[in-house]
Amino acid sequence: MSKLKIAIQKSGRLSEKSIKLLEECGIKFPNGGGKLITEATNFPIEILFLRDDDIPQYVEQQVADLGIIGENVLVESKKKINLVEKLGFSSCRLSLAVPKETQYESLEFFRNKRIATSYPNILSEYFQKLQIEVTIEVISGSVEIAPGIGLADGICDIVSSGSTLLSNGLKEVEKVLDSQAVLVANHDLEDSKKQILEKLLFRIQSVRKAKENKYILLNTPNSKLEKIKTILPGMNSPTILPLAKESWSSLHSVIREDKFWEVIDELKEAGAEGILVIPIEKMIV
Ligand SMILES: Nc1ncnc2c1ncn2[C@@H]1O[C@H](COP(=O)(O)OP(=O)(O)OP(=O)(O)O)[C@@H](O)[C@H]1O
Ligand SMILES: O=P(O)(O)OC[C@H]1O[C@H](OP(=O)(O)OP(=O)(O)O)[C@H](O)[C@@H]1O
Ligand SMILES: [Mg+2]
Repeated sequence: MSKLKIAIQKSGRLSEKSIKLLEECGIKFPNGGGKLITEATNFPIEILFLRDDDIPQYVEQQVADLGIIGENVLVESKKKINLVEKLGFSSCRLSLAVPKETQYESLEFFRNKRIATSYPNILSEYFQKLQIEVTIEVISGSVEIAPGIGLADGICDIVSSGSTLLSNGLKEVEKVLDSQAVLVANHDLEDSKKQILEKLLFRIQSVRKAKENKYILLNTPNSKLEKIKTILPGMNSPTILPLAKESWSSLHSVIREDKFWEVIDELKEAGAEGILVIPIEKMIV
């Protein structure tokens, strides 16, 4: 039986979360001892540990069938591979930044300026569209140092909290690209591999849905049930169980985590008591 080969980052920002995602999908594999390839014991998959920048090329060449990379690396690579699923972790943005004392008004600032980046393809396309001529200085890391050492007038690099920019005396002035970890695949997977990918995707989506939702339990007088049901639209309809306390019920439902804080006050006002919110491990819908 064929196995699906998935390439993940060996060490770096994506490694731990990529491994965790596979584990949450119930996939067991030996990991450690510096091995760069390992086989899952309970799922037809092999895991390759690589530098993230190399993954698009390997997926295009079918050295690996799948990969987990940042969208920024996918776009920069210009490889012909499919974006199969956004994974919702390692969110960041690719932004332009300049020394904090710079008077910055618009993108015109960058005309004929030097910009240091590890993302020359994304950046040159960005400025080409704007018809602004710039000089791109390609460096592979520690980009934030470039203006300070006289290498460039500005930079284009990954920003998340903004603390690296701040500690290097820079300010973010334009966002070029939003990014998060994505699952990518070769264009031309054979049918047996497509079937394994479908199974893996189903598991990934169940894990993600579970994270986005919470199980909620609350007690309410029966007279308030209808009102509370309208505040809390469940997956289908909520489960309602009678309580030992007369004319009271316990209501169980599923709620999106981001909606929960919006409705909590409404629930209390409507008469809900003893509200419990519990994480869901897997969610199959
Ligand atoms: N500060 C951050 N917050 C969130 N996500 C980030 C951050 N920095 C980078 N990322 C994301 O994680 C990916 C990997 O980042 P990392 O810094 O580990 O890459 P790298 O140094 O190129 O690693 P490698 O040694 O494998 O080439 C980036 O391409 C980006 O998508
Ligand atoms: O906005 P912040 O939260 O400060 O994050 C941004 C920094 O994170 C990344 O580097 P990383 O720390 O991964 O080191 P690297 O340059 O060695 O990849 C990125 O290249 C930025 O420098
Ligand atoms: Mg890299």
